Formats: sequence, structure tokens, C-alpha cells
Amino acid sequence: MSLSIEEIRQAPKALLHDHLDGGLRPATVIELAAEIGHELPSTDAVELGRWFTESADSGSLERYLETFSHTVAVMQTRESLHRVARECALDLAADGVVYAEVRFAPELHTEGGLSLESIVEAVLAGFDAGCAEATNDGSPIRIGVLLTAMRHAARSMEIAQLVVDYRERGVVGFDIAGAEAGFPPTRHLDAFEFLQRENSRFTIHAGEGFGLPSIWQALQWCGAHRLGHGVRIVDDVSVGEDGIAVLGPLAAYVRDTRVPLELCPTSNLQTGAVTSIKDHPVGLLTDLRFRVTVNTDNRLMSGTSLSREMALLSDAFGYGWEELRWFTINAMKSSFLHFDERLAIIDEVIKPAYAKLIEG
Ligand SMILES: O=c1[nH]cnc2c1ncn2[C@H]1C[C@H](O)[C@@H](CO)O1
Ligand SMILES: [Zn+2]
Repeated sequence: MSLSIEEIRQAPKALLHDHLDGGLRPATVIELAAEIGHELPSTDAVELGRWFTESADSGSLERYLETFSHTVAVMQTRESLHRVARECALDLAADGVVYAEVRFAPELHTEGGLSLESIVEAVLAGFDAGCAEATNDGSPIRIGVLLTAMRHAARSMEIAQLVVDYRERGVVGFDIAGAEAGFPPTRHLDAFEFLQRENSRFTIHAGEGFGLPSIWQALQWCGAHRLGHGVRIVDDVSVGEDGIAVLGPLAAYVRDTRVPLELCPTSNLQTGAVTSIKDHPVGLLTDLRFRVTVNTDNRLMSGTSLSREMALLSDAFGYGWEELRWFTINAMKSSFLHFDERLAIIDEVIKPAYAKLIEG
């Protein structure tokens, strides 16, 4: 029997891949757009929500990314960044997420004249406010921020420096995002090498819109600690007629060294990386015990939540509490928090709650 979204919402969950500018409430987009005179496809919250999911359902990563022009447009002031971050924390907490790594690209929020530092500070303050409110209301949540550099642009060194500057103030790592084909991660090698010398952690969007060469570069040239999506690692796995899986050298490396895969099922469906949830490689990768984590990517564009993503997997693959606990502990183990902080959340929050759920 599969688990429902409502049941899954009650369980503590951890999320590693969620974009701040991909998770706004439709009503907030409408209010912020009205304040600055930005024109939207609809000013009705339900219709606008539908517009985002339908437009993102494009079958291509490039067209999926076009929908961000509206969310980024309304996130150009300190106040709007603070509001969006606060609401993000509240929405994740209401979904039962106890730890989240939320990412955004500071370089996309400078159109109103804000400095990169003030952008980061506004978002951190918004998360602090949201986390404090959620905790007061009985849904404690912790958020670590990842700063993203856009892979087609040339600001990755500046963003990497910001990650180091804000490392003890809520920023836990670095990422690159944007259209993958034509923009290999090695374009940003200087930023990755700098971060390695600074003992910083980073993930790279790879193996989503493009296949194995992108994953290979992310890991073996750039030194990524996790893969954003990484779903196409299955291109290096072949399953024979006898049902036995044979791993190529890259897939074996990923599994052997426990490289975390930040899988985002619905997002993959929308960008055409997979054709259905049932056919999503998460099933095979879970059976083969890769370090699988389940994520939302963009809650607005996918009309989703972490509970919904897990419910879809429960329905497609029959996953119960044991598997959801495994995904959750995988995510916590793979987070960029310090070891003792990860352990505290696993031992004090996740394990006791799942023990009760499994006992029934
Ligand atoms: O799944 C994704 N792949 C590549 N880029 C993405 C994805 N989701 C969001 N982005 C881009 C669009 C956002 O404006 C940017 C920063 O969050 O990251
Ligand atoms: Zn993403």
C-alpha cells in the first residue's frame, strides 16, 4: 500500500535541492509584481500557478528555465528577497521538512542596484525570520543556503568568494545552474579550485539536460561533492536479460564513493529527462543502493512539495516508511552541515520519528 501526501507530511524530511526563485507562492508573485508594475501571464493565483506548471512542462530544460523570468523579476529588492525567503522557510516547515538546503543565484538579483552582499544578507535574514516563526509554531526547521553561479555567465569566482565570506553565517555551499548543454562545468574550474583550497563544499547541476560527459567533468575535473540531479548516471548502467546490472567505470565510481544524487523526479519529467515517474531511474538507482536523495527542484514550476515527490515514488515503486527513512537519512548524511549537526538531526529528530511510524 502506498503512502499518501498527508501521511508523508507528518514525517520529518530533509531536502538538498530546492531553488528559492523556483518556490514562490503564486499569490506572492502577484503581489510583488503589482508593486513594481511587472506584467504577469495572469493575476489570479490559481491560474498563475497553473501557468507556471504548464509552461514548465515543456520537455526542454531551456524552455523550463524561461519561466524564471517572472519570479526573478519580482525579487530585486531587499524586502522582496526577505519575504520570499521567509515564506519559503514557512512552506517547507509546513510540509514537514526539518532540514533544507535552498539555493539561489545572487547575480540574478542585482537589477535594482543591490550589491551581492546585501542580496545574500536579505535572504539570510528572511530565512532566519521564517525558521524562527516555524519553530515557535511547533514545526522546527533549519535551512542551509547554497549560493549558485549561472553556468552561462562569468561571475562564479565572485560567488565562490561570497560562499567563503558567509560560511559561518548560514551559507553552507556552492552550486552552478542554468542550461547545461554547451556550458560544461569546467568553464568554472577556477571557482571550484578556489573553493577546494578554502575547504568549501559544492554541488554541480550535472547529468540532467546532458549526459555522462557532464557528470564526469563535474566529478573528475571539478571535484563536486554531490550531483544536482545526476540522473543520467543510469546511462552507464546496463541491465542484462537476467536482470543483473553491470556498472560502467563512472557509475561504479559514483556508487563506490557514495556520491549523493540530488534526484528531482517531477522536474525531470517536465524537462524531458525521463518519460514517466514509473520509468524514473530513481527505482533502479535505489535498488542498486546508490546514495539517492529525493528533492523538489522548483516547487512552483512543478506544483510540488517534498511530500508530494515522495508520495509519487511511494505510488510508483511501493515505497513505505523504510525507504522514505533511507532517503531522508541519505539526504542528512549528504548535507553540507557540519558532521555533529547532521548527526544530531538524524539521531534526535529523524530516527525516533520513523521508528514510531514503522511500528505503526
Ligand atoms: O533543474 C535546474 N537545472 C538547471 N538550472 C536550474 C534548475 N532549476 C533552476 N535552475 C536555474 C534557474 C534559476 O534562476 C537559477 C537559480 O536558482 O537556477
Ligand atoms: Zn535545480
